[in-house]
Amino acid sequence: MAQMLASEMTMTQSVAEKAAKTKIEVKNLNFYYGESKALKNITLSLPERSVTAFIGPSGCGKSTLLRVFNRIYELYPKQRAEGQVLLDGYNVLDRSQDLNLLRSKIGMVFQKPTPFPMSIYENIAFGVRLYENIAKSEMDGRVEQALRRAALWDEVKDKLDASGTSLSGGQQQRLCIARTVAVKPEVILLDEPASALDPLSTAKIEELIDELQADYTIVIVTHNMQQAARVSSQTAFMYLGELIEFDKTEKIFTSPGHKRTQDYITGRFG
Ligand SMILES: Nc1ncnc2c1ncn2[C@@H]1O[C@H](COP(=O)(O)OP(=O)(O)OP(=O)(O)O)[C@@H](O)[C@H]1O
Repeated sequence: MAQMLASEMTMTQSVAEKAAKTKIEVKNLNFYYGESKALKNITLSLPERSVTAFIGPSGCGKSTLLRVFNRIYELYPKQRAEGQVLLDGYNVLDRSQDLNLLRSKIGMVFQKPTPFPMSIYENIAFGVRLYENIAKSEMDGRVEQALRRAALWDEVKDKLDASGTSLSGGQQQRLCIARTVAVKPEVILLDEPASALDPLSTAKIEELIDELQADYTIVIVTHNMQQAARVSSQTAFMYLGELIEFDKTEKIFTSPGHKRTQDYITGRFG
């Protein structure tokens, strides 16, 4: 009996440790668009397998911070980051980082659904083929699994050959989430994923986010404070390129430590 209790305690301990493990650690991060500094000395740690929300008024740097994590900003000239972004302890800003590998580990879903102009099936298979060479039967399984994970399978299973662009906006966004999940990332970045959707589709995306956090570390940028409060465990409040406050979501929304956070969440500015 005593032995069982001891092993149970170890299990509980390891569950707690797992929950608290840092997945992404940002250290002294600065970001520039040409001469203009958009992120000022950001430091924060994102725990594994949970949802972190970035909130703050328009132009405060939420999307910029998100775009540093998978170095997508490098697709554009004159944008650069300084500092460290450690993914499992390894600095993704390091020159030696393999960008294909990084982007397979850190997937991204944008505000506007962006299905490829190809079939629903191919929307998912295309991304998988960039990273893996698998047989058709295995690919069929992967496509089904990803669509199920994104709560879209039942709606599209009889029309996998139809164009991805023929789906509704909400379905297209779930297709984009399926496409991201299919390459088996570790982190999913969501840049205002529901802002272009109706309330019902938004609720579906939020449900999905809630389910996905069991397997993935999720970071969401949102203007919608109710959404941040509903879906996230940690919230970062940013203002003019600075991280003003980062804490448990409940704390940020019930007793923030800074006046500016308080003013923002109570709608005094934004
Ligand atoms: N491509 C760009 N070139 C130059 N400056 C940019 C560019 N993109 C963003 N910025 C600037 O960087 C700052 C942060 O922008 P960012 O888009 O990260 O803010 P945000 O908090 O995500 O805003 P929003 O909520 O409106 O999307 C802003 O001052 C913005 O004008």
